[in-house]
Amino acid sequence: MSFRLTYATMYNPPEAMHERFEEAMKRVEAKAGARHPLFIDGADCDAAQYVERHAPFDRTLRLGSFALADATDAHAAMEAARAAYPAWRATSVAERARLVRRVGDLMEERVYDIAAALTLEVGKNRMEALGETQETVDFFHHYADDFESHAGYTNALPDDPIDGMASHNASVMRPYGVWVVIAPFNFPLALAGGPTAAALVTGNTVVLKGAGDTPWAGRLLADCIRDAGLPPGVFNYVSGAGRDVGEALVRHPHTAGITFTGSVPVGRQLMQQMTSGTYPRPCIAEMGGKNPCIVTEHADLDRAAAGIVRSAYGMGGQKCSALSRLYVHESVADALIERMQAQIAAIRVGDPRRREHWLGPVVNATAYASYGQYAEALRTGGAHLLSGGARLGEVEPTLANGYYVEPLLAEAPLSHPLWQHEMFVPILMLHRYQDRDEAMRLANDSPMGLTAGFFGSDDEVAWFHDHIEAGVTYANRPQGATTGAWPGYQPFGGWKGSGSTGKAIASFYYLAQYLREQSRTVVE
Ligand SMILES: NC(=O)c1ccc[n+]([C@@H]2O[C@H](COP(=O)([O-])OP(=O)(O)OC[C@H]3O[C@@H](n4cnc5c(N)ncnc54)[C@H](O)[C@@H]3O)[C@@H](O)[C@H]2O)c1
Ligand SMILES: N[C@@H](CCC=O)C(=O)O
Repeated sequence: MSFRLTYATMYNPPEAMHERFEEAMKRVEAKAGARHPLFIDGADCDAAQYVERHAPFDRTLRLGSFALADATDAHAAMEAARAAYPAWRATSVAERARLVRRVGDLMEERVYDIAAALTLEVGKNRMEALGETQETVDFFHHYADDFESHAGYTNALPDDPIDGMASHNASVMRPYGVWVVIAPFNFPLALAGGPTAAALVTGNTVVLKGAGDTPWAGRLLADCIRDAGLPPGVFNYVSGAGRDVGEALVRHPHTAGITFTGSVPVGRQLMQQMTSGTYPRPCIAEMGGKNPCIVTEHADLDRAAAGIVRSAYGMGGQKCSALSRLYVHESVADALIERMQAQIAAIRVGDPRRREHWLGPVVNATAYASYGQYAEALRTGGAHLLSGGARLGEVEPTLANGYYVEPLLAEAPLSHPLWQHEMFVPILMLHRYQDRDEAMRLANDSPMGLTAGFFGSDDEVAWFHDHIEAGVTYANRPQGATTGAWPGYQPFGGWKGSGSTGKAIASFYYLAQYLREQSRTVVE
């Protein structure tokens, strides 16, 4: 297949991709109900407790029985990772890169089956699920290539200018030790696999914790790592609640560094924990978004409507990059709204296993309840609901078993508190502006700064780039106004409260964060 899948190309895949996904779905569903243990020190590891999990699109569909790790399991995983660290650190860069690439190769061979499992577990549609799996493959390849291209970040420096003695200098980057990776539910494979690949190739060993709603994805990643032949203990997988196993990992004395991807409150808490203690330890925290898009009177409105609808409602708004605030010039607002309403009406919501359903459910009962509360808060807070607002499980009997909701578009007063709150469900708020500097001020009026979109004339793009406070920006992009970054094409990281480092995922500067510099001077 010459087609290359990315989030920007997933809207028109070849027929063969659908056929292979459907075959894989049959295979994976036939195995649903299995028991999924933890993976510690190169072996399956039972936990004291297991939890039964069901599909978010059909609560009667049992996915399997998944191990719930506790503090004892967390400790076992940390011990295994600590014991494996000296030999892994001493393994050559070429061998580490070979093994990391091999994980990507194996995952690519399994891309359809893993994507089918993601659809079942998270409720994302097939193209989102295939996209996430292929993105994870690309992370493994990208970081292996990147680390080798930097020659492991070892740099010879000039000898000191001393007469009568040779004083040789070098800068060497060395791993930290045991790296804890904590992943969110919405990209449970890519945002587990990406940081894992980075930590491993740079010579750290890893303990991964998956999110409570998505233990299957992490286990599928663990299978690829096991089958690629990484030595026991180099990678370990536990899943369970943040408050139990997550905190046990963060507090553990062997924890040398963390990559956390998730919400702002949890990320801020972990950053504080990592700076306290005997000495500060690195914490890469990729956090939430409240992402804006500005549409000027010069925009191509068809393009804008396509990009806005994709980014506001794709995956039910459950992307950190999702568009949630729209600022439209008053002279084109009605025309844009009309186009968006037509596109929203065409969205088919339902069982995400089926090709015709672009939108599946939200992830769980909490998100489903939150959607209802936000819709009500918009209604009572003076907003005008232009599309959507219903929980479909309550009004459509065929959808009663899933957490299905309508894409919601609301024109809301600027005083409404939801302009400042990451909702993580398919809700987009709209405001008509008169002056583009006012629109920019509003777009930047958020403590977060992850992604931002713009639709306007070519002449206005430089103004947008100069003023917008966001780490990932898109201008005039119908494939997604604020979503859809891909490793090697769009480095992905937040400004302000959205990210702790100012360095983006899969950027030129990413891997160096998993290393600490040692300056070496040797006098002959
Ligand atoms: N910036 C990014 O790249 C990015 C990407 C994806 C998701 N996100 C953000 O993630 C959030 C959605 O994901 P979520 O609901 O899974 O987030 P969350 O913060 O609830 O949980 C994220 C992870 O942290 C764990 N956790 C929770 N409390 C913990 C604690 N006290 N100690 C240790 N671990 C703990 C959870 O179990 C989970 O594995 C949104 O805010 C979204 O914007 C950000
Ligand atoms: N990388 C994804 C978002 C990941 C966060 O949830 C995007 O660019 O849309």
